[in-house]
Amino acid sequence: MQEHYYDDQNDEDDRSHSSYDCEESKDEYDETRDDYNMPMKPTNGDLKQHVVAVTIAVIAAVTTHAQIHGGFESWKNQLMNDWDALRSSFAGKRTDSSTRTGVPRAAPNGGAPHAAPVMNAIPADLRQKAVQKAVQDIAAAEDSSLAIGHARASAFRRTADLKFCYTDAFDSSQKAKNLVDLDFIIPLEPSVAVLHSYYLSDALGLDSSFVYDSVDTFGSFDSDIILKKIGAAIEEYEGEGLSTQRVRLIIESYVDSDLVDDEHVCLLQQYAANKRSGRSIRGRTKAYDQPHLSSFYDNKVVSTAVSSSREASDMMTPASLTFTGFATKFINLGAQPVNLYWDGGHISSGPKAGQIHTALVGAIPIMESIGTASFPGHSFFVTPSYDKDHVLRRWTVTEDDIVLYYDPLENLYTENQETEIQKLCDSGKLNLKQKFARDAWIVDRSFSRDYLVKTGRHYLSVFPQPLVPEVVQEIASSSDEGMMPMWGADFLGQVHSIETSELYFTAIPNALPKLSRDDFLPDVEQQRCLEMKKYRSSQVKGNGNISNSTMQLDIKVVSCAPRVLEVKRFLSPVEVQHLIDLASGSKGDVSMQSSTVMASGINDKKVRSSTKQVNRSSTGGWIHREQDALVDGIFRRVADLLGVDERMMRDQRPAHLIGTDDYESLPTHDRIVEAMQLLRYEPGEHYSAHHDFTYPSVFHRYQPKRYATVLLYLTGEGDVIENGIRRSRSKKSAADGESEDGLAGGETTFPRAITTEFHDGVKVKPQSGKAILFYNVLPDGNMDDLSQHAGEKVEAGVKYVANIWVWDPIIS
Ligand SMILES: O=C(O)CCC(=O)C(=O)O
Ligand SMILES: [Fe+2]
Repeated sequence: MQEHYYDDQNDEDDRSHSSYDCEESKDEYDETRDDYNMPMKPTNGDLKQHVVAVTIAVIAAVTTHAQIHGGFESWKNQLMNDWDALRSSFAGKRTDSSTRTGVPRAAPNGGAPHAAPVMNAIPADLRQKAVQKAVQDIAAAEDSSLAIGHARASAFRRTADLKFCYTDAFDSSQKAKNLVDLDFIIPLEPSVAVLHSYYLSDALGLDSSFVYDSVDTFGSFDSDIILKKIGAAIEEYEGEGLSTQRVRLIIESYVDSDLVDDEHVCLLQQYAANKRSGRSIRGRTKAYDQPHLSSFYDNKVVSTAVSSSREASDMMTPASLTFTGFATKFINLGAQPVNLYWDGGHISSGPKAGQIHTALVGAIPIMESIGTASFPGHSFFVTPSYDKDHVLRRWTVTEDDIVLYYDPLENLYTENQETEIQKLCDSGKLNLKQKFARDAWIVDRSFSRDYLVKTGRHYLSVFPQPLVPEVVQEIASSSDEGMMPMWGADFLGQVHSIETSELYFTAIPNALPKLSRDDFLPDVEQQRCLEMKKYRSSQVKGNGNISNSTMQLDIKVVSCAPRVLEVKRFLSPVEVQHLIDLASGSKGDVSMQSSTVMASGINDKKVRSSTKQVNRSSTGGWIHREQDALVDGIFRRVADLLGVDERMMRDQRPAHLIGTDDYESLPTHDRIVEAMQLLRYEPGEHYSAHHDFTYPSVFHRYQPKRYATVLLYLTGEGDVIENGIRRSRSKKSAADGESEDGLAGGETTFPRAITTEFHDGVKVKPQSGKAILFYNVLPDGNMDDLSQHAGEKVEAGVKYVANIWVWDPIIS
């Protein structure tokens, strides 16, 4: 077993690292002090490196995160004061072996008899202030409502639902139904280092992957230091164990005490306890336990009563499905980028008969992943990106094996793998960040085994993920903190009702100018609402005089697994026509182009267009919320439908303002919605079964996902488009059996939906103004493989739909 983590520094660094806790001399302290005012650059001396790196980390953390400038001097002074205070306070104590101050004593094997001082890195009030200031800055001073997303992103904690203490069960904070305890066992190495970094990121509220990045940049501000400190403390207290208090104090030298998570402490305590024996780490989280099919048909079943009714319901069996596809995920654990190809077998006829048909799925960068929907028996292979003829690894996928790793070291024992990785790092073929990512995958892979055993599902996210709460009935109040909520789907036909103040547009406003950033300032917004009032109504065919200020929408469950809900009359005919006008170009700027699919990492038109023909043959265009007040109203209604705050759904960089003075370069990381994607299918066009989710980069702290899809149907079965105007099939012509060439086909199918009767899954018929909402993730943060869906072939007429994809916790 390796003694140290991430020892990718040169030997000299390494040596100084191991002596970190016990051998700093008085001189070094002084030197450090001198260096303190020097330019911020890591130096060779440990202590210096530590102090400087932590200082840089602290400052960079807050500046990166908060985008503030200034305040640096006061921080530096504060830190120096702390430093001085700590030095003097430890001066008399450090040789006193009877005093357990929480600071590890000198190691028995000699060296200067003093330990590294505890440094209170960021005083809580300062951090608080910095965050506030950042939020203010981002809000452009006068508009605090624009800042909400940022505050929410700051509150994000990837480690929120992990337990390592075992002191209490999870029950009190049950966030959604059908969650069960999942105990997992993961290898001590590298799990502790990886999870420790996640905890640090969360504690510091660092944006993006700062802690992971810092492994590269600052060398010492990573798991290494703390783990080594603990390692040294273990040596010192051999046999005595390492108290919670002591571990906590060690972490507190990096993170303000308020921010230290108890579970983080317990994780490191487990490390301390098990390091010698090499025993694994034990933890607990929550997993989604898909209720038994019978509960889908039992509208009396609520919540956890499911298990008690299980016996009686064992009779019910799911209809076997004709569709056999599933998601696949390919991970590149090697030190070079690879291309992933699908091997379509021999071409049976035509001029290319006998040749192997291959299609490029995408490029996989080092330590990244890509996915595609696949079928059993499909064959894939990877090659180096520069040599497509050199096959490195080949797989034939089955439903039992959908997460596939390309690991050139897979046949080596763990220790030998570590040696090889070390060599790759030493020779510059792998950087520390990539090494970290490899470790992150190893942890993920280990967790996913326990997840599979417990749930029967493959783990398609990257462990850990915070839980997704269920929508509470107060609109827009549930998403202020934590992950975005999901509607429950306890049984088929279950109805949730919401009140929304986003009434239907029943007439087109006289003027519909584009909205700019300032139009979202609260008073401007209020003014717009007032102006729009006369065009809106709580009834689809009403007029603006109707006095109701809200209207009710019923959200009906049409599939429990996957979770699909339907809202009839979500849009008014006027709204539908407005979107069609935008799509057909009669209102200008939405340019419709051939729809493409994600071909990860590939910027090759040929690949995209060939993929298009095979899988997705519609045309599409994007409509931004800032298009006009009507579209804005639709986005607000969608926010109410989802139970999230509409302010999270703004595109804070309206596309039409790019290049103008109004184009504010606000951070986009507080945004959760994409522009609306309008699709137009002509007869014969379709979209094959796919997932809307993609796999976020392993380096991304927030692990953003397209968690929900809202699909708006503009044309319905039988509808005709004449001169750009939608007309529903008249009752008369329908009764006469007259053919009007109206829309036929084009259902949205969920071919894997679990029911007792439908072998083809659940089909949703296009109906003008109807919306469906489905979730691409499960309450435990895993991707929902069952969310796979297709746009069936349009037989006749024109199908118009609009996709609204909503991300959690932020847009990528
Ligand atoms: O057209 C449909 O019914 C589905 C479209 C879809 O799934 C998509 O565009 O992602
Ligand atoms: Fe889709």
